[in-house]
Amino acid sequence: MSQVQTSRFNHKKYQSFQQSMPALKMENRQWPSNSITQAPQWCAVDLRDGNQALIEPMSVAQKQKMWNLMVKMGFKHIEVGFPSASQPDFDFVRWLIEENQIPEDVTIQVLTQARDELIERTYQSLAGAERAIVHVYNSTSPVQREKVFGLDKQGIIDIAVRGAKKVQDEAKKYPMTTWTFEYSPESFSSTETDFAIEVCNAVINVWQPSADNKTIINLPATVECAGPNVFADQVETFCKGVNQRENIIISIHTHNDRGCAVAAAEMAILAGADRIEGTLMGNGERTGNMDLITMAMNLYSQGIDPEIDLSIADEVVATVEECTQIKTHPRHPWFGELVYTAFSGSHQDAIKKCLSVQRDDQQWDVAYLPIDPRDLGRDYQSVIRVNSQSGKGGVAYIMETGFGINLPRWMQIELSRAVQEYSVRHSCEVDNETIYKIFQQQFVQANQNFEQQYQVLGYEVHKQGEQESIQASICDGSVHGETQTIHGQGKGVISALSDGLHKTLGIDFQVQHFDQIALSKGTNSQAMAFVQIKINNRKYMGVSEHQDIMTATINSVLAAINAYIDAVQ
Ligand SMILES: CC(=O)SCCNC(=O)CCNC(=O)[C@H](O)C(C)(C)COP(=O)(O)OP(=O)(O)OC[C@H]1O[C@@H](n2cnc3c(N)ncnc32)[C@H](O)[C@@H]1OP(=O)(O)O
Ligand SMILES: CC(C)C(=O)C(=O)O
Repeated sequence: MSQVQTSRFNHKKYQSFQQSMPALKMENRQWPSNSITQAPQWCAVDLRDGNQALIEPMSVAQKQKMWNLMVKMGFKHIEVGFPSASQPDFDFVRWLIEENQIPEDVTIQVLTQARDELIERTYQSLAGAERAIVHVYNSTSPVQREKVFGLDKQGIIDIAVRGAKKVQDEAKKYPMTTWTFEYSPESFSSTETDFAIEVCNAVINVWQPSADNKTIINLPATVECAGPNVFADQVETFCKGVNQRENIIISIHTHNDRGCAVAAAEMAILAGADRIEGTLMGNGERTGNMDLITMAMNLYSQGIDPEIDLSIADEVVATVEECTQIKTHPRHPWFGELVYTAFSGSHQDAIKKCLSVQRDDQQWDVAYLPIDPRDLGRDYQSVIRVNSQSGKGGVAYIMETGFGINLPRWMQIELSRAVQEYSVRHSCEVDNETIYKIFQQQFVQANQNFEQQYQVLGYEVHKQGEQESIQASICDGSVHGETQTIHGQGKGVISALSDGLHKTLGIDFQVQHFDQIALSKGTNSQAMAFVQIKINNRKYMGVSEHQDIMTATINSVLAAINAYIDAVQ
């Protein structure tokens, strides 16, 4: 009998979200037509959800460091732990309260399961706090009901209601504290939305929120099982169905299993949510929590005030890495080390052109750079980096911004070719100093130290109408530095020089390109001259740098001739 081979990678093992959960009937869906116009209330949960996902949870010292960063960034709600779960979490909450670490405009939040003894311990950790958010949760999805809790829907509602009552009763024991209650139907996005509404309404019925004392209902995508549009439908349906919507702050807590946590959170805002829970750089269970940095930067880049300080990007990255022991991907949205760096030629060319016309008083509009890297404390130096994928635009940008040398276009092409050859030969990125060195070695100094080399010692130029005449003393390295004097006339100095060199040295050449620039960088402002000549159908280049522009000009022509002599010898 033949056996059917089943692949280990068998998609039939899984069912679509629609098969497991009846699709919501959305008659008049609003969220696709909405737009985000302001920042949501943020709540950073690094010290709880982020922390519980670490191989080594944070020490109290690391928690203190993260706390300080989040306060500095301006977070007003910070979930600081699960104090009933472990002594370090408990101690950290005590440290915040006893050491007066909580600024007046910041409210701490703590998480607890809906279990009496855990709720009691939670309140003990908060004794003496001026204000706090007590966040209680229980799970509501079919798999949790049936397989984890072994309860029907009523059993789940009972846990939620008992927990809500306990939270309320314990709060009464600490009347000096201003309490806010938060409830999460854990696994909300995998729960039938009408049942999630039923559970939350039961909790709201216990807490009886008011305009002055709102309740936070937090809707988690505990595991992201469907697209962000499905989540937005669930949130919009929830917002329409929940009781006392006006007294409820709808909070969102997404995870990143399908890589869409930020998209889901953004769409949830479109669907009516007010508040977003997440972590810095997206640390958290499995693929992580919703990344607060990404979402806040998304707003910032659309001209919306994110209401948290994102300008200290490198400090955020360093602190998160230190406290979580997790490295930041260099291409992490917005804050990664390489996200404002272009290696490829056409990107570099476009960036260089846009930056050259971008003024500080204009709206930002630079190809390939969605924001100005300077906003995050980065500079333009790292925007363009050169390897074998790079072209003349990048090399020209580095020569201009790094060394004040504004290369003529034809020279950009020549230098870029030389740099690319170097990169291919060494299989490496070419840093700015090396690019400059290649330029110096291959074009400026290339023919300066050979014995056969010509160099100008002195000159006189006279102008009569259009005509110029030149007399120049030239040192001839090939005959032990013997001096030769050349005389020439022509339309312009180059032409006069060409005439003189032809008459004295017998060399005939046509000038293909000639450019001269003033150099602004360095101690002395110097001039640089670039020439490309053609002799017997071959091109030769000369570049010369000097205090005096005329000396630089004459020497550049001589350098090109030296290159010719070098090639034919
Ligand atoms: C999606 C989330 O991130 S939720 C937050 C998860 N974070 C954490 O769990 C981190 C901290 N947690 C812990 O350290 C531990 O779970 C503790 C200390 C809080 C509790 O530990 P334990 O008492 O040993 O129990 P454990 O966590 O295994 O709890 C499982 C029991 O609690 C019940 N339970 C789980 N969650 C809840 C809840 N939210 N409300 C009520 N009961 C719950 C389970 O049904 C189970 O009951 P059973 O013992 O009758 O089978
Ligand atoms: C407790 C809740 C908010 C949670 O962390 C989750 O569901 O992911």
